[in-house]
Amino acid sequence: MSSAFHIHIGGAGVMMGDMLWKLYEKEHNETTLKNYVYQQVDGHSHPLTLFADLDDRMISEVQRNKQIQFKKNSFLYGKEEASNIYSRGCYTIGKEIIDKGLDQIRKQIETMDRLDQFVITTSIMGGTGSGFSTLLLQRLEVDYKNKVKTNGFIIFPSSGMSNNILGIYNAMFSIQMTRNHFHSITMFDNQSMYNVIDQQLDLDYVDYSHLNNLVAQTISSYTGLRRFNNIDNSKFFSGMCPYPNLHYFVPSYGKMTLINDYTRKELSQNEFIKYLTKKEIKLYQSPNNPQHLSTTLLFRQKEPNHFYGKFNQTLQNLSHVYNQSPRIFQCNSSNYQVLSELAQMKQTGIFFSNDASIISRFDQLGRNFDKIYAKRAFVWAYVSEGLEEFEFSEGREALANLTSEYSEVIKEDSPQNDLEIDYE
Ligand SMILES: Nc1nc2c(ncn2[C@@H]2O[C@H](COP(=O)(O)OP(=O)(O)OP(=O)(O)O)[C@@H](O)[C@H]2O)c(=O)[nH]1
Repeated sequence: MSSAFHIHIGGAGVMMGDMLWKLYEKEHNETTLKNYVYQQVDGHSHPLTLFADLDDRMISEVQRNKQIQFKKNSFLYGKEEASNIYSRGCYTIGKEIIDKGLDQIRKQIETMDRLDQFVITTSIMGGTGSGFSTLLLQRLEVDYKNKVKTNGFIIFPSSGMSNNILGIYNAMFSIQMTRNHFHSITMFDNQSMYNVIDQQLDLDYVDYSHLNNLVAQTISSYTGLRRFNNIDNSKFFSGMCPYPNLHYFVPSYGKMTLINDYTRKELSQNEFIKYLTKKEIKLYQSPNNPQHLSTTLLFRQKEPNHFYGKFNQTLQNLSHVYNQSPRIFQCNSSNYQVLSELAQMKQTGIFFSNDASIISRFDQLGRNFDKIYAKRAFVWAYVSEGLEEFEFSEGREALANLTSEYSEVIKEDSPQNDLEIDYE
């Protein structure tokens, strides 16, 4: 039987991983296919995972949880954080622990019959999430190229962060990694997730745990196809990629309800699908209307419903660049919640879209980068940590190529859907 290996990188990546494994632990007894994410030894389940950070602060949080039987070699950390600098994560501090990390991964993979995918969580605004992820993925590619899919669940910069100089540089340097070393990227941004939570739930405060819960639920439903239904999900994302480089997906997740919301009711199938496909609940929002290259609806409910979503008018009416219909998958398991204030719903769903309208967000990142790089702000901080100056223009070019690939596709195949880019 094949298994997946999860890697959680940098402070945000580690905390998303923490939430995910807490969720897996709740779901653990409901699945017979535990080996997909756990190694079983003498009746105990040990997560197949690596939490990697350049310092130990977030990792100690994860280790505090004694209910999950993590193995020692599931934790990799150094002594010093990347201080928000990509090149510290990639070229200097990160280099000190990379071999150890690869060894820890290899040893765990050796316990599997077959590895079918890496599932990676990180945020590309931090020095570790951008730099160390790049280094690790480059090295993993040497050993596992073409044999294993690499699927990322990644926090991108929020649309309003034009004055976070280092975050913008880090994200820019990471674009090449997301293009070259991943088969799929499911994109989130903190501001969009915050908006969605704020709209759906009447909470007194929202913190990272609420955002990380959204990411964890998304990953859990996706791997749930394999863990609960034994569906080979290795083609789940590749089936959404008409072009190999355009492998960026925007998810929407719902519905969430507070445990003390006594007025809550389950939505009808029709209402539920309408809700999930609304632009406002996307977890990575762009100002333009969606330009779906492809879409997939992943529905989660314990009892199978073979007619779910079929012939639904809302789905039929979604406009796709390639006149394709959305694919529909079902994950048959209960909808557990880690956060005590959230109610366990009978049904939840995730709507994934390969949405070309994200180019306006890429474009915005490029403009923010151009503004600060023109003044050469903090260039010294990167160069003094081993980055060559040409990498600034190389990173910018990778982003420009990506946006132009998206606009070419829309122009060529859908003249009626010419994309409007908001140039401020
Ligand atoms: N969704 C989410 N975002 C987070 C979390 N923690 C931090 N972030 C965001 O992610 C960005 C990067 O922070 P970290 O992940 O802590 O940074 P890092 O990758 O560890 O890099 P260094 O701190 O430079 O070593 C921050 O700017 C925050 O906006 C989290 O738990 N969840």
